[in-house]
Amino acid sequence: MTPETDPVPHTDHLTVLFASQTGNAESISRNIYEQAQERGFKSSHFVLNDFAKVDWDKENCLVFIVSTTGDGDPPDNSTKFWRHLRKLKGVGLTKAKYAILGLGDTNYDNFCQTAKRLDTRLQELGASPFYARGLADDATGLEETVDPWIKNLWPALAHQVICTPTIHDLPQPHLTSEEERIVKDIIEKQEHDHPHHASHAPSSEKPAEVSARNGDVDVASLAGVVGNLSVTEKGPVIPATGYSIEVDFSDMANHSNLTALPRVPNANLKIIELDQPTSGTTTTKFGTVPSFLQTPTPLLLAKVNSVQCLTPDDALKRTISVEFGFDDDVDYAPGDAFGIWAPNDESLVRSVLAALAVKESDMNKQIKLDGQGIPSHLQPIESATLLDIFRYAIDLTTAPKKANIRLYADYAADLAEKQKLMFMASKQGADQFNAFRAQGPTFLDILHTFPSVKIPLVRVIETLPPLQPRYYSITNSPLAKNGHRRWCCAFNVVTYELPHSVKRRGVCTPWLDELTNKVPYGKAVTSGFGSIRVAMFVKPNETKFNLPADTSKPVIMIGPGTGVAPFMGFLEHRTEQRRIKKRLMNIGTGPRQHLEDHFGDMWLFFGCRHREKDWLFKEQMQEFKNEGVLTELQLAVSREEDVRNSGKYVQDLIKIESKRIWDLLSKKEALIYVCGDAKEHGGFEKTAAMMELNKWAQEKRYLRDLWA
Ligand SMILES: Cc1cc2nc3c(=O)[nH]c(=O)nc-3n(C[C@H](O)[C@H](O)[C@H](O)COP(=O)(O)O)c2cc1C
Repeated sequence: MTPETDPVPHTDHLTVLFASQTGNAESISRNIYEQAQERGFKSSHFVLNDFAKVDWDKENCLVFIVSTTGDGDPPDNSTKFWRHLRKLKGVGLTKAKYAILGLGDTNYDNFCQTAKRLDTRLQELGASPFYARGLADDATGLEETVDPWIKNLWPALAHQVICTPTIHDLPQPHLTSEEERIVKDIIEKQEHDHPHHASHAPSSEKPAEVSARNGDVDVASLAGVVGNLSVTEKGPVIPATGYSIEVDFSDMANHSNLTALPRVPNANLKIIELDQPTSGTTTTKFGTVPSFLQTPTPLLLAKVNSVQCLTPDDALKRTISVEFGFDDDVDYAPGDAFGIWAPNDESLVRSVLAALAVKESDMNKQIKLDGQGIPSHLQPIESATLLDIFRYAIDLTTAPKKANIRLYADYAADLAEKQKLMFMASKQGADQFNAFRAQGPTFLDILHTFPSVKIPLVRVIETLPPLQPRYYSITNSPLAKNGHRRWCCAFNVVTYELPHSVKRRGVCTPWLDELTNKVPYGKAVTSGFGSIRVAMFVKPNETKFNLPADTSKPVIMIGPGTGVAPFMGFLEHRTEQRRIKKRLMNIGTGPRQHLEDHFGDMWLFFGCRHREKDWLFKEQMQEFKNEGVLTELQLAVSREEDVRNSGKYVQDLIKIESKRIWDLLSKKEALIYVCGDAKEHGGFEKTAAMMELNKWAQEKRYLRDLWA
């Protein structure tokens, strides 16, 4: 949907409405309402069930902040409004312009259903959006979407509502007495330390930083690990390093009021230590995994058949391909993915537990979680060891949400640390919060940066987000030999270094790489993985990213880097389909033309940096081409000097071939598939390829429905 902007504001009043089950949408909407007033917009603020207080004939600019609860349901404090909305007829809201921010969680099936339904219904009633809909995901952190959405709301609003900055009615901050005390301390301390800040004069001093010990390991904070190296089945575990995250807090002195502080999550959980271990694990003939792992399709414990490193040592990224094996048949289709349940890094887990003052001897004790309102991902934990909970149930590496930062402030014993944490959680500290998050702090880094934070273990367990499975596309076909008993995937091993030598690693890929002994570049290794079992499940593709049922339709595949993975599955599948067809047709040595009639063209646009370093699946691609399965193989190479006859990026090739692609689309109903990791190659190829195709879609009014 293209947001509309009016050149001239058409109203002098803004209405902010919210529907909220647990308070997030309410606090965000209040924040917007307060900011609107500060910025000179006349505004009012209502819960949706108070819709009768709004003059719907007059109020022409509406901002909705709505969450989704239950199974895609609207919050309780909006049910009356929804009943009313259903009853409305005609297009009585034609004058209304609106913006919607939805809150949800992608762990649920109906992501942001309330916001989506509201959007549709308002348009049915004649209203039109003035600003693009935002859908914020609690799974990754609401603020990722909420902060930029609010930031860009103001210029969009300026086209809608007359702004009168002279009515500068500064709202009172809503602070608890504890928060007020902290804010007062900030002001007093700053006035004492930097008297010039009180008058808002520019500071010539060096910016204050969270810590100057950047990159150092604070050995003392790893109490319990020091001098007492943990030993697991795989040998000694080297403690993970916590990094000090650097943020410039010099601006803090300019803010005497902290507003829009998030609520501290409720404390519901209790830890009960069990005398006798109960069965906290699922034991199969292959081994054990914690029984609390929840999977949408049956849990599979796969063995590793083979591992191949696809990239030489001097390639920018290490890409490996793994073939997993099952003892029973598993149903899947090309285009589907498998979800792998990888545990958090063992050394990180142990260092975090040690930093939380858990003794080594207590890490393996069986415990039970008890209490009301246990987060759903913890509910299945009937009993488990602390190690397993920290390995499999909670996410230790995703950057924190504001509500967590706010929580840590409560547990900071040192006043300066408390102030900084509180500031980052507030609206005024948004820049510092974003700078902090941008450095991808793990939970260990937070404890390391703010060593006075002594947070109880139980609060950590109930407030850190759930650890998510990692998904990988299938690169083979179930039709191939033994196809239902194996699946293959390819991925980059994610490890990277941030500025100041801060090292980061993904959860799953380095774990798999280490588990399978970091095989060297070259041929597939097929031995040495005997006892390994990897917990996984099938994730059927829900977006129709599967081969068309009609095999005669041409297929155009665009997949730079490891984005090519699902297409290797498509190509193997087509090879098998052709083989079967050939057998059925009893073609034997007959004319090839017959077979080709049944199968449309398959084109592949692949992008890499260097042909010799990261042309993944080179031999297989060439084989598919020689066999006639792949009709067109277009290779874009971005980092070689002498690239002849080809573009540097896939979108260049698409441009060059646009006439032929268009013919396939318009005359033969070709389908286009685009797949790529947005982070890979700086997201450039995928996004640019999409934009190129989208431009066509707009010009030709045709392509949009063909997106697979
Ligand atoms: C019991 C429960 C059910 C939920 N159901 C959904 C859902 O179906 N779809 C969705 O996108 N989010 C769902 N969520 C996530 C919430 O929408 C999300 O956490 C949001 O930030 C809550 O905002 P609120 O505090 O304003 O209600 C659910 C959350 C809870 C606690």
